[in-house]
Amino acid sequence: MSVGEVGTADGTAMAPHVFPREDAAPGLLVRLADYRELAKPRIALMALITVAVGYFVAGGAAEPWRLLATFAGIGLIAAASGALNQWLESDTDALMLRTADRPLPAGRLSSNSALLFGVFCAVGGTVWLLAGVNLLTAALAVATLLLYVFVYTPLKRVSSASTAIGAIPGALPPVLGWTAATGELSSGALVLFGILFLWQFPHFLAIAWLYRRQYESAGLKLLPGGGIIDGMTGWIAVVYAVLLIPTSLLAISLGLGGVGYAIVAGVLGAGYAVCSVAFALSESTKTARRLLWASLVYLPTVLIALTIDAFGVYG
Ligand code: HEM
Ligand SMILES: CC(C)=CCC/C(C)=C/CC/C(C)=C/COP(=O)(O)OP(=O)(O)O
Repeated sequence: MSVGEVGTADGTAMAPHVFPREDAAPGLLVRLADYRELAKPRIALMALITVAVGYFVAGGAAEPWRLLATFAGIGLIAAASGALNQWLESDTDALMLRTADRPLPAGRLSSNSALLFGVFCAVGGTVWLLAGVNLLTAALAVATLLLYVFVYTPLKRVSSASTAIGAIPGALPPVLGWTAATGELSSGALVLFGILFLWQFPHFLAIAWLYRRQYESAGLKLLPGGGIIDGMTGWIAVVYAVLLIPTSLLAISLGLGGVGYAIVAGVLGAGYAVCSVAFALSESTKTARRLLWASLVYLPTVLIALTIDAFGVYG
Protein backbone atom coordinates (compact mmCIF):
# COMPACT_ATOMS: atom_id res chain seq x y z
CA MET A 1 0.00 0.00 0.00
CA SER A 2 1.40 3.40 -0.84
CA VAL A 3 0.99 6.64 1.04
CA GLY A 4 -0.61 8.33 -1.93
CA GLU A 5 -3.44 5.84 -2.08
CA VAL A 6 -4.74 6.64 1.35
CA GLY A 7 -3.94 10.34 1.76
CA THR A 8 -6.78 12.84 1.90
CA ALA A 9 -7.28 15.52 -0.74
CA ASP A 10 -5.62 18.23 1.38
CA GLY A 11 -2.49 16.13 1.70
CA THR A 12 -2.90 14.97 5.29
CA ALA A 13 -2.64 11.30 6.21
CA MET A 14 -5.89 9.71 7.29
CA ALA A 15 -4.74 8.07 10.47
CA PRO A 16 -1.53 7.11 12.21
CA HIS A 17 0.01 3.71 11.55
CA VAL A 18 -2.13 2.90 8.52
CA PHE A 19 0.75 1.93 6.25
CA PRO A 20 1.71 -1.68 7.02
CA ARG A 21 4.22 -3.05 4.56
CA GLU A 22 2.99 -6.16 2.84
CA ASP A 23 6.03 -8.18 3.87
CA ALA A 24 5.38 -8.80 7.55
CA ALA A 25 8.89 -10.15 8.15
CA PRO A 26 11.04 -7.79 6.11
CA GLY A 27 14.32 -8.98 4.70
CA LEU A 28 17.69 -7.55 5.62
CA LEU A 29 17.70 -5.15 2.66
CA VAL A 30 14.34 -3.65 3.64
CA ARG A 31 15.61 -3.26 7.21
CA LEU A 32 18.80 -1.56 6.01
CA ALA A 33 16.74 0.76 3.79
CA ASP A 34 14.62 1.68 6.82
CA TYR A 35 17.69 2.47 8.94
CA ARG A 36 19.05 4.54 6.05
CA GLU A 37 15.80 6.52 5.92
CA LEU A 38 16.00 7.03 9.68
CA ALA A 39 19.32 8.82 9.18
CA LYS A 40 17.76 11.39 6.75
CA PRO A 41 20.56 10.67 4.24
CA ARG A 42 19.98 13.59 1.83
CA ILE A 43 20.15 16.24 4.56
CA ALA A 44 23.11 14.42 6.16
CA LEU A 45 24.91 14.36 2.80
CA MET A 46 24.34 18.09 2.25
CA ALA A 47 25.55 18.72 5.83
CA LEU A 48 28.70 16.66 5.09
CA ILE A 49 29.33 18.73 1.96
CA THR A 50 29.31 21.83 4.18
CA VAL A 51 31.67 20.07 6.64
CA ALA A 52 34.08 19.41 3.76
CA VAL A 53 33.88 23.06 2.71
CA GLY A 54 34.65 24.24 6.26
CA TYR A 55 37.55 21.79 6.48
CA PHE A 56 39.21 22.68 3.19
CA VAL A 57 38.50 26.43 3.27
CA ALA A 58 40.20 26.50 6.69
CA GLY A 59 43.26 24.96 5.02
CA GLY A 60 42.83 21.47 6.49
CA ALA A 61 45.34 18.88 5.36
CA ALA A 62 44.25 16.10 3.00
CA GLU A 63 45.42 13.40 5.44
CA PRO A 64 43.32 10.23 4.89
CA TRP A 65 42.98 9.23 8.57
CA ARG A 66 42.00 12.75 9.71
CA LEU A 67 39.46 13.09 6.88
CA LEU A 68 37.98 9.67 7.66
CA ALA A 69 37.71 10.51 11.37
CA THR A 70 36.09 13.89 10.60
CA PHE A 71 33.52 12.63 8.09
CA ALA A 72 32.72 9.35 9.82
CA GLY A 73 32.41 11.03 13.23
CA ILE A 74 30.24 13.92 12.06
CA GLY A 75 28.30 11.65 9.67
CA LEU A 76 27.40 9.35 12.58
CA ILE A 77 26.23 12.32 14.67
CA ALA A 78 24.17 13.65 11.74
CA ALA A 79 22.58 10.18 11.34
CA ALA A 80 21.87 10.12 15.08
CA SER A 81 20.17 13.55 14.80
CA GLY A 82 17.86 12.30 12.06
CA ALA A 83 17.00 9.12 13.97
CA LEU A 84 16.38 10.82 17.31
CA ASN A 85 14.31 13.53 15.57
CA GLN A 86 12.11 10.79 14.07
CA TRP A 87 11.99 8.97 17.40
CA LEU A 88 10.51 12.13 18.97
CA GLU A 89 8.19 12.96 16.07
CA SER A 90 6.62 9.67 15.01
CA ASP A 91 3.17 10.84 16.18
CA THR A 92 3.18 14.02 14.08
CA ASP A 93 5.03 12.31 11.19
CA ALA A 94 2.11 9.84 11.08
CA LEU A 95 -0.30 12.72 10.47
CA MET A 96 1.45 14.17 7.40
CA LEU A 97 1.40 12.64 3.92
CA ARG A 98 5.02 13.76 3.36
CA THR A 99 6.28 11.82 6.38
CA ALA A 100 3.66 9.13 7.11
CA ASP A 101 5.63 6.44 5.26
CA ARG A 102 8.75 6.93 7.39
CA PRO A 103 9.85 3.72 9.18
CA LEU A 104 8.39 4.60 12.61
CA PRO A 105 4.92 5.92 11.70
CA ALA A 106 4.57 3.16 9.08
CA GLY A 107 5.37 0.59 11.77
CA ARG A 108 8.38 -0.90 9.98
CA LEU A 109 10.75 -0.10 12.86
CA SER A 110 9.98 0.09 16.56
CA SER A 111 10.49 3.22 18.61
CA ASN A 112 13.12 1.40 20.70
CA SER A 113 15.09 0.38 17.59
CA ALA A 114 15.21 4.01 16.48
CA LEU A 115 16.29 5.16 19.95
CA LEU A 116 18.98 2.48 20.11
CA PHE A 117 20.24 3.32 16.61
CA GLY A 118 20.29 7.05 17.46
CA VAL A 119 22.15 6.61 20.76
CA PHE A 120 24.60 4.14 19.21
CA CYS A 121 25.44 6.52 16.33
CA ALA A 122 25.67 9.53 18.69
CA VAL A 123 28.04 7.78 21.11
CA GLY A 124 30.07 6.22 18.28
CA GLY A 125 30.42 9.55 16.46
CA THR A 126 31.42 11.39 19.62
CA VAL A 127 34.05 8.81 20.58
CA TRP A 128 35.42 8.83 17.03
CA LEU A 129 35.69 12.65 17.01
CA LEU A 130 37.36 12.67 20.44
CA ALA A 131 39.85 9.98 19.43
CA GLY A 132 40.61 11.08 15.87
CA VAL A 133 39.86 14.82 15.64
CA ASN A 134 39.67 17.13 18.67
CA LEU A 135 37.62 18.01 21.75
CA LEU A 136 36.24 21.27 20.32
CA THR A 137 34.78 19.53 17.25
CA ALA A 138 33.31 16.71 19.37
CA ALA A 139 31.73 19.24 21.78
CA LEU A 140 30.28 21.37 18.96
CA ALA A 141 28.92 18.29 17.15
CA VAL A 142 27.18 17.11 20.33
CA ALA A 143 25.80 20.66 20.84
CA THR A 144 24.48 20.55 17.24
CA LEU A 145 22.67 17.28 17.93
CA LEU A 146 21.25 18.48 21.26
CA LEU A 147 19.99 21.76 19.78
CA TYR A 148 18.35 20.01 16.83
CA VAL A 149 16.82 17.09 18.70
CA PHE A 150 15.96 18.49 22.11
CA VAL A 151 15.34 22.21 21.42
CA TYR A 152 14.21 22.64 17.78
CA THR A 153 12.19 19.41 17.49
CA PRO A 154 9.91 19.92 20.56
CA LEU A 155 9.63 23.68 19.81
CA LYS A 156 8.03 22.92 16.40
CA ARG A 157 4.84 22.13 18.31
CA VAL A 158 4.94 25.42 20.20
CA SER A 159 6.05 28.31 17.99
CA SER A 160 7.31 29.20 14.53
CA ALA A 161 10.33 30.71 16.32
CA SER A 162 11.48 27.06 16.29
CA THR A 163 12.75 27.58 12.74
CA ALA A 164 15.19 30.33 13.79
CA ILE A 165 16.45 27.96 16.51
CA GLY A 166 16.65 25.06 14.02
CA ALA A 167 18.73 27.24 11.72
CA ILE A 168 21.52 27.27 14.37
CA PRO A 169 22.30 23.51 14.29
CA GLY A 170 21.65 23.65 10.55
CA ALA A 171 24.44 26.22 10.17
CA LEU A 172 26.97 24.53 12.46
CA PRO A 173 28.31 21.71 10.19
CA PRO A 174 30.77 23.95 8.23
CA VAL A 175 31.99 25.25 11.59
CA LEU A 176 32.64 21.63 12.62
CA GLY A 177 34.70 21.17 9.46
CA TRP A 178 36.64 24.32 10.29
CA THR A 179 37.42 23.29 13.87
CA ALA A 180 38.31 19.75 12.71
CA ALA A 181 40.97 21.32 10.47
CA THR A 182 42.32 24.01 12.81
CA GLY A 183 41.25 23.14 16.36
CA GLU A 184 39.93 26.69 16.85
CA LEU A 185 37.14 29.07 15.91
CA SER A 186 37.86 32.16 13.81
CA SER A 187 36.18 34.75 11.61
CA GLY A 188 36.17 32.43 8.56
CA ALA A 189 34.08 29.89 10.50
CA LEU A 190 31.70 32.70 11.48
CA VAL A 191 31.20 33.74 7.84
CA LEU A 192 30.42 30.14 6.83
CA PHE A 193 27.96 29.93 9.73
CA GLY A 194 26.35 33.19 8.51
CA ILE A 195 25.97 31.89 4.93
CA LEU A 196 24.33 28.65 6.08
CA PHE A 197 22.16 30.41 8.67
CA LEU A 198 20.73 32.95 6.20
CA TRP A 199 20.40 30.41 3.35
CA GLN A 200 18.03 28.27 5.42
CA PHE A 201 15.26 30.87 5.74
CA PRO A 202 14.11 30.99 2.09
CA HIS A 203 14.75 27.19 1.97
CA PHE A 204 12.44 26.27 4.82
CA LEU A 205 9.93 29.10 4.29
CA ALA A 206 9.25 27.71 0.80
CA ILE A 207 8.85 24.23 2.35
CA ALA A 208 6.71 25.50 5.25
CA TRP A 209 4.41 27.22 2.73
CA LEU A 210 4.20 24.21 0.39
CA TYR A 211 3.30 21.84 3.24
CA ARG A 212 1.39 24.38 5.34
CA ARG A 213 -1.83 22.35 5.51
CA GLN A 214 0.03 19.17 6.51
CA TYR A 215 1.99 21.03 9.21
CA GLU A 216 -1.18 22.74 10.45
CA SER A 217 -3.15 19.50 10.68
CA ALA A 218 -0.28 17.88 12.61
CA GLY A 219 -0.19 20.84 15.02
CA LEU A 220 3.30 21.96 13.92
CA LYS A 221 4.08 25.66 13.75
CA LEU A 222 6.55 26.52 11.02
CA LEU A 223 5.00 29.41 9.11
CA PRO A 224 5.71 32.87 10.58
CA GLY A 225 2.69 34.26 12.46
CA GLY A 226 1.19 30.76 12.29
CA GLY A 227 0.50 31.49 8.62
CA ILE A 228 -2.28 33.88 9.60
CA ILE A 229 -0.86 36.86 7.75
CA ASP A 230 -1.17 36.15 4.05
CA GLY A 231 1.75 37.21 1.90
CA MET A 232 4.20 37.62 4.80
CA THR A 233 6.17 34.40 4.26
CA GLY A 234 7.63 35.42 0.91
CA TRP A 235 8.78 38.85 2.08
CA ILE A 236 10.59 37.33 5.06
CA ALA A 237 12.36 35.01 2.60
CA VAL A 238 13.34 38.09 0.54
CA VAL A 239 14.95 39.79 3.57
CA TYR A 240 17.15 36.77 4.31
CA ALA A 241 18.01 36.13 0.65
CA VAL A 242 19.12 39.77 0.27
CA LEU A 243 21.19 39.67 3.49
CA LEU A 244 22.84 36.49 2.19
CA ILE A 245 24.52 38.35 -0.72
CA PRO A 246 26.80 40.69 1.33
CA THR A 247 27.37 37.95 3.92
CA SER A 248 28.58 35.52 1.26
CA LEU A 249 30.90 38.22 -0.14
CA LEU A 250 32.50 38.72 3.31
CA ALA A 251 34.48 35.56 2.55
CA ILE A 252 36.39 37.60 -0.05
CA SER A 253 37.41 40.29 2.45
CA LEU A 254 38.83 37.50 4.62
CA GLY A 255 40.93 36.28 1.68
CA LEU A 256 39.04 32.97 1.46
CA GLY A 257 37.47 33.45 -1.96
CA GLY A 258 38.59 35.23 -5.12
CA VAL A 259 37.04 36.49 -8.37
CA GLY A 260 35.55 33.12 -9.37
CA TYR A 261 33.77 32.77 -6.04
CA ALA A 262 32.62 36.44 -6.16
CA ILE A 263 30.97 35.89 -9.55
CA VAL A 264 29.28 32.60 -8.54
CA ALA A 265 28.11 33.94 -5.15
CA GLY A 266 26.91 37.22 -6.72
CA VAL A 267 25.02 35.63 -9.61
CA LEU A 268 23.47 32.77 -7.62
CA GLY A 269 22.74 35.11 -4.70
CA ALA A 270 20.88 37.42 -7.07
CA GLY A 271 19.03 34.42 -8.53
CA TYR A 272 18.05 33.21 -5.06
CA ALA A 273 16.79 36.74 -4.20
CA VAL A 274 14.83 36.96 -7.47
CA CYS A 275 13.15 33.59 -6.76
CA SER A 276 12.29 34.87 -3.26
CA VAL A 277 10.79 38.08 -4.69
CA ALA A 278 8.78 36.07 -7.25
CA PHE A 279 7.45 33.93 -4.37
CA ALA A 280 6.66 37.05 -2.29
CA LEU A 281 4.81 38.76 -5.16
CA SER A 282 2.68 35.70 -5.84
CA GLU A 283 2.75 32.91 -3.25
CA SER A 284 1.93 29.76 -5.21
CA THR A 285 3.03 26.14 -5.49
CA LYS A 286 4.99 27.05 -8.62
CA THR A 287 6.94 29.95 -7.08
CA ALA A 288 7.52 28.07 -3.79
CA ARG A 289 8.84 24.98 -5.63
CA ARG A 290 11.11 27.15 -7.75
CA LEU A 291 12.48 28.80 -4.59
CA LEU A 292 13.09 25.40 -2.95
CA TRP A 293 14.85 24.19 -6.08
CA ALA A 294 16.94 27.42 -6.18
CA SER A 295 17.98 26.82 -2.56
CA LEU A 296 19.21 23.31 -3.40
CA VAL A 297 21.19 24.62 -6.39
CA TYR A 298 22.59 27.68 -4.56
CA LEU A 299 24.18 25.98 -1.57
CA PRO A 300 26.41 23.28 -3.08
CA THR A 301 27.37 25.45 -6.08
CA VAL A 302 28.44 28.49 -4.03
CA LEU A 303 30.24 26.37 -1.44
CA ILE A 304 32.09 24.34 -4.07
CA ALA A 305 33.14 27.60 -5.79
CA LEU A 306 34.48 28.85 -2.44
CA THR A 307 36.40 25.61 -1.90
CA ILE A 308 37.95 25.73 -5.36
CA ASP A 309 39.08 29.33 -4.72
CA ALA A 310 40.33 28.47 -1.25
CA PHE A 311 42.54 25.75 -2.76
CA GLY A 312 44.04 28.47 -4.94
CA VAL A 313 44.63 30.69 -1.92
CA TYR A 314 46.24 27.96 0.17
CA GLY A 315 48.20 26.53 -2.71
C1 HEM B 1 15.43 25.13 10.00
C2 HEM B 1 16.09 24.58 8.99
C3 HEM B 1 15.55 23.58 8.00
C4 HEM B 1 14.27 23.09 7.83
C5 HEM B 1 13.01 23.39 8.66
C6 HEM B 1 14.33 22.15 6.72
C7 HEM B 1 13.27 21.39 6.28
C8 HEM B 1 13.31 20.58 5.17
C9 HEM B 1 12.22 19.75 4.72
C10 HEM B 1 10.89 19.59 5.45
C11 HEM B 1 12.61 19.15 3.57
C12 HEM B 1 11.78 18.18 2.73
C13 HEM B 1 11.12 18.89 1.58
C14 HEM B 1 10.24 17.95 0.77
O1 HEM B 1 9.92 16.85 1.25
O2 HEM B 1 9.82 18.39 -0.34
C15 HEM B 1 13.94 19.60 3.28
C16 HEM B 1 14.66 19.23 2.17
C17 HEM B 1 16.02 19.34 2.10
N1 HEM B 1 16.83 19.99 2.98
FE1 HEM B 1 16.20 21.17 4.51
N2 HEM B 1 15.61 22.10 6.23
C18 HEM B 1 16.38 22.93 7.00
C19 HEM B 1 17.74 23.08 6.87
C20 HEM B 1 18.54 22.34 6.04
C21 HEM B 1 19.99 22.26 6.12
C22 HEM B 1 20.86 22.96 7.14
C23 HEM B 1 20.40 21.44 5.13
C24 HEM B 1 21.78 20.99 4.77
C25 HEM B 1 22.84 21.74 4.84
C26 HEM B 1 19.22 21.02 4.41
C27 HEM B 1 19.25 20.22 3.29
C28 HEM B 1 18.13 19.78 2.63
C29 HEM B 1 18.17 18.96 1.43
C30 HEM B 1 19.41 18.47 0.71
C31 HEM B 1 16.84 18.71 1.08
C32 HEM B 1 16.33 17.93 -0.16
C33 HEM B 1 16.34 16.48 0.06
C34 HEM B 1 15.21 15.98 0.91
O3 HEM B 1 14.05 16.31 0.64
O4 HEM B 1 15.50 15.24 1.88
N3 HEM B 1 18.12 21.59 5.00
N4 HEM B 1 14.36 20.46 4.26
C1 LIG C 1 26.42 17.13 12.61
C2 LIG C 1 24.98 17.28 12.58
C3 LIG C 1 24.25 17.03 13.85
C4 LIG C 1 24.39 17.62 11.40
C5 LIG C 1 22.95 17.80 11.21
C6 LIG C 1 22.65 19.20 10.73
C7 LIG C 1 21.22 19.48 10.90
C8 LIG C 1 20.73 19.50 12.31
C9 LIG C 1 20.45 19.71 9.83
C10 LIG C 1 18.98 19.79 9.88
C11 LIG C 1 18.41 21.17 9.92
C12 LIG C 1 16.93 21.14 10.10
C13 LIG C 1 16.38 22.02 11.14
C14 LIG C 1 16.15 20.33 9.33
C15 LIG C 1 14.66 20.22 9.45
O1 LIG C 1 14.28 19.11 10.16
P1 LIG C 1 12.75 18.74 10.39
O2 LIG C 1 12.72 17.84 11.60
O3 LIG C 1 11.89 19.95 10.50
O4 LIG C 1 12.38 17.97 9.07
P2 LIG C 1 11.20 16.94 8.82
O5 LIG C 1 9.91 17.68 8.90
O6 LIG C 1 11.48 16.40 7.45
O7 LIG C 1 11.31 15.88 9.90
